[in-house]
Amino acid sequence: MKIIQNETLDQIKARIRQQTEKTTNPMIESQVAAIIQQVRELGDEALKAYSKKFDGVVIENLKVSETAIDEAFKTVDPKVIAALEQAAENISSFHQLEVQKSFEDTPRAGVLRGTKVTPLAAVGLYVPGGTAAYPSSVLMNAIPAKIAGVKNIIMVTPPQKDGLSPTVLAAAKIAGVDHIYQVGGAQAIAALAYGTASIPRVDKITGPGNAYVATAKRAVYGQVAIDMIAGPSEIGILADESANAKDVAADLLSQAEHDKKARAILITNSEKLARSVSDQVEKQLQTLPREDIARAAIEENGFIYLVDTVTEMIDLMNDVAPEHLEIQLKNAYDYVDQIQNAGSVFLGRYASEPLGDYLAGPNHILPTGGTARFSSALGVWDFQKRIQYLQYSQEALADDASNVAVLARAEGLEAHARAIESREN
Ligand SMILES: NC(=O)c1ccc[n+]([C@@H]2O[C@H](COP(=O)([O-])OP(=O)(O)OC[C@H]3O[C@@H](n4cnc5c(N)ncnc54)[C@H](O)[C@@H]3O)[C@@H](O)[C@H]2O)c1
Ligand SMILES: N[C@H](CO)Cc1c[nH]c[nH+]1
Ligand SMILES: [Zn+2]
Repeated sequence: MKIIQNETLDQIKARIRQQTEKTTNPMIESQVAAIIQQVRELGDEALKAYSKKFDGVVIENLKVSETAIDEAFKTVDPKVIAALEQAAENISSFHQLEVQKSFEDTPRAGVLRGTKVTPLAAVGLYVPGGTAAYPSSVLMNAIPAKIAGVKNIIMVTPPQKDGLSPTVLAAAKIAGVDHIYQVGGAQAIAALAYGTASIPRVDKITGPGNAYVATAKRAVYGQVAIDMIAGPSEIGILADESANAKDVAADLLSQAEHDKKARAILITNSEKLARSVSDQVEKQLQTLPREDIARAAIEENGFIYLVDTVTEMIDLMNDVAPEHLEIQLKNAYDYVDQIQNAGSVFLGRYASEPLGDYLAGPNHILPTGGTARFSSALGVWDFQKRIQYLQYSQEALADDASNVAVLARAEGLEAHARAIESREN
């Protein structure tokens, strides 16, 4: 892994920003724009053509039948079902805490103000499936939607040569997904945004995916809501001489193995740790089944930054704004308040990142590419919206009417003032 030292903080920040900007790629953007256009024009026909082209699968029925889902469930190892159920329980108990409540307020006699929280009517969940199957992403997407009370939960996932992963289908059954369609990539996002003969248009699209999926979500935003840009996985680790190099390397590789475009960054003030982690990464890479993917990610986007102080380490990491941040410093918890930008934070040696990927309860659908500066983890709030309402009595309006009219006329909006004054007679 490349070790960068003897650079100023500003030089390192410039380097990091340049790498983040690489995640938006004009070539992918134009390819995705063409795919979206074709899906809008040709609907299901385009979805099937792209599935053949990109996934190598000829599809007859985009929709997966209830029978196929039930049959798949029966074939999954009971140990895997039990683990999925435990994960579902933890994810549910954590996400129950996120439910936003309606409220009403009576600031004075005759005035009622309120906010009604309602679930979105229809949502589209993207579950990735290009180089790995992601039953865990089914749970992370669907459980918050279910808790929010969404009535129509639609899931899309790329078709597979040997049929969809039974574990993915089992997870969808456990989480209560309503309809599943086998289609992936930018074409699936276009179908959810605009609708086709088979796939209904939804109100919001959530879920992670590769650069094509992330770029497509960005492109359809406005036609439909999206949760965030949740692209290729990332891990940033802050570690000092107290950290264990073998653990740090293992955690960097846990995210590198997702995608050749994944990012793995260590920031440390210990030269000894930097060198040991670099050696460990090379050693551990050699025995990984997905070595080719993880190696490409480490070669392209794997960096160890060596700086002088913990304050500088934290400052730099806030600039990286990684999807996952591990703090492997002495007394890790003490640093939480200094973290401004990160999707999800893992504290101390024993909170290894894959705990969050699968089982602990917090969501693993997280902002990437520096977007943790302004986005947060997927949650129940993503599946709820708020409607405000207001009621006034005649007396309450009489008290406020003159000030409303004054403000309306100050904005040059006479019709507004007259609407208020119309009630005076
Ligand atoms: N940020 C998060 O919260 C989070 C969570 C889980 C996974 N992930 C990321 O999700 C991604 C999963 O990626 P994946 O590839 O396995 O599955 P994917 O489902 O995201 O992508 C597969 C689809 O990409 C499309 N595609 C592939 N090559 C293409 C090309 N050349 N042109 C046009 N379209 C093409 C195909 O339609 C294919 O079906 C990884 O990057 C992983 O890191 C992120
Ligand atoms: N680390 C991924 C989010 O970037 C989530 C995941 C699913 N399965 C394994 N990992
Ligand atoms: Zn992961």
